[in-house]
Amino acid sequence: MGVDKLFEIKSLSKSFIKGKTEVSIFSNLNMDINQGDFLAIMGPSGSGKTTLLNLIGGIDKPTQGTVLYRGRQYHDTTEAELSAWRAQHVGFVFQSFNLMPMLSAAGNVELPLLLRQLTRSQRREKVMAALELVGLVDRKGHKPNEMSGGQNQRVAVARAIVGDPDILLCDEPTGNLDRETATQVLDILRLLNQEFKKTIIMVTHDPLAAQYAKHRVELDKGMIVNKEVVVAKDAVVTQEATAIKEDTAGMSGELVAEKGVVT
Ligand SMILES: Nc1ncnc2c1ncn2[C@@H]1O[C@H](COP(=O)(O)OP(=O)(O)OP(=O)(O)O)[C@@H](O)[C@H]1O
Repeated sequence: MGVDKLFEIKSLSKSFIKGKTEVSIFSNLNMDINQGDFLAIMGPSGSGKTTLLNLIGGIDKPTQGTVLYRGRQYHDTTEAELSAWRAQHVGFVFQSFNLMPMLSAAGNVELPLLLRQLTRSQRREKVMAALELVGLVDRKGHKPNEMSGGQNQRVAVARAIVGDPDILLCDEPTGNLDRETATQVLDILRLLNQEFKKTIIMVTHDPLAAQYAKHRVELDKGMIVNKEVVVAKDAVVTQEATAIKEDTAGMSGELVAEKGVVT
């Protein structure tokens, strides 16, 4: 089966200037991310995970090297074009939810739609569909301080998907949640990946979250030190899946995991 490369990260270098010194975060990083993947980026604190996510999401620009989206260089444009690309293709989910405290759940989910040419009723329809997907229609009028952490993160997921992006970038989405609510959020991410075909790239320290991914990469000191295909705990592993697991070098294998069965 053919595999579509969504992102190609080529010879990527990123450094920051601190005082008079240039601090290198990565140098010469190479990686492909396939359409439909659920990728977990792991590694110690300070290894550059969030920086990599921000580069992929067009929040930050490479110092050197390129990131291609469907074969196209997208960083080398104006801020306005980059921001239009982000609005169309990317939804972000953060550890600390980043909801507007004075707005209701529905008001928060509606925010990305305000930049689009939609009528009020079209916006409302999309907001309700997104809230329904995360199971929070009955909380639509609640403000963030009237909801639990898990509910707030589900609102944040609804806000990330309301514009129907093809990519979800999640930075420690379960970092502020207990096991039970983390599982609810991760189940929604899995549904978005498997049923709605969203490509998900998730930075995480959480071993539970990493189990939901199809692939894991581990960063350390600006380098990819490990790549693996995740085989679900209760999966039936066929020879093909085992072969893919062994072929971790190029992240080129495609693994279709549905309902915990790897085929
Ligand atoms: N804007 C910036 N200016 C200067 N240094 C930065 C900037 N952003 C990140 N860094 C530095 O880059 C390094 C990598 O940061 P990053 O947040 O990507 O790491 P991380 O792996 O996500 O860490 P954590 O797991 O703690 O969130 C850190 O040493 C950080 O201090």
